[in-house]
Amino acid sequence: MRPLLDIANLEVRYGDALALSDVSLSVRSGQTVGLVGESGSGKTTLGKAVLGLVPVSQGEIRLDGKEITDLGVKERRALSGRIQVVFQNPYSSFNPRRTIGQAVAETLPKGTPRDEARERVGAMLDRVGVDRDAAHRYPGQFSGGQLQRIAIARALMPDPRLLICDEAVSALDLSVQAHVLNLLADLRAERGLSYLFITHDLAVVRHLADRVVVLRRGEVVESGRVDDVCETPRHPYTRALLAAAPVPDPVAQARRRAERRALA
Ligand SMILES: Nc1ncnc2c1ncn2[C@@H]1O[C@H](COP(=O)(O)OP(=O)(O)OP(=O)(O)O)[C@@H](O)[C@H]1O
Repeated sequence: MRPLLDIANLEVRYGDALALSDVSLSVRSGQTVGLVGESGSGKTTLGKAVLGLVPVSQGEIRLDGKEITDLGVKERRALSGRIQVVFQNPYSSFNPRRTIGQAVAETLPKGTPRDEARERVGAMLDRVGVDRDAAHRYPGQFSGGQLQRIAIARALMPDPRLLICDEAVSALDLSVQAHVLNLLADLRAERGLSYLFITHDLAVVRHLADRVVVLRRGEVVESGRVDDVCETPRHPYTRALLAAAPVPDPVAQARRRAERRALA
């Protein structure tokens, strides 16, 4: 089966500095691939290259078999229905002066009738567990966790195939993180979505991803099924990452906390 996203021998430079070198990875339909590495390893740069936000100096990016490496602005816009992104800081990814309703409707096709837009925004807010009334309020009136749910709603409006989550739960408290991860897992099952899940946190990857790609200084040092890589890491860098993040699965941890509360 042809991968949904196929990245081959990617190289990205910032001036003379090599940010990504010979990076290859693929994401199949319905699959979640975790991209992990320390700060500065090139994770965000890879996400940006897929979104066309940084120029690629070598290599290819294909979506559904079609090369998208050097698309023009117009073709890129047409693609936005198929790839969407959720960033780490929801407060900076919303315009504080636009209502949540306006923000979520932003990704709907132009010319969508008003009533239909209102209904679709409401239904999507319902789906991510946010009250429909939120549509009339402003980003500053929400907690980080609620706003991240709203960011997910906005990203899902055009019914994308691939969602790039760039440290999407990293800024949230552990228990909120667990709820958002569960929501993402449910949405994937419902919609057959694929995720490229960018994070420094192996515990998060372990919970959600099928495969993991470990990036170090712009190069892939290890990749494979998430259980294999976490249980028998081959590369010393992966072992160091695992040793530095002995944090248990955030979802399991939240469940245990709830059980303790119920017993208390
Ligand atoms: N706009 C830019 N101009 C110059 N260098 C950049 C730019 N953006 C990133 N870099 C450099 O490219 C390398 C990879 O950065 P990138 O942000 O992709 O890493 P990252 O793994 O996502 O790190 P973090 O988790 O801290 O965001 C780093 O050395 C960084 O300093």
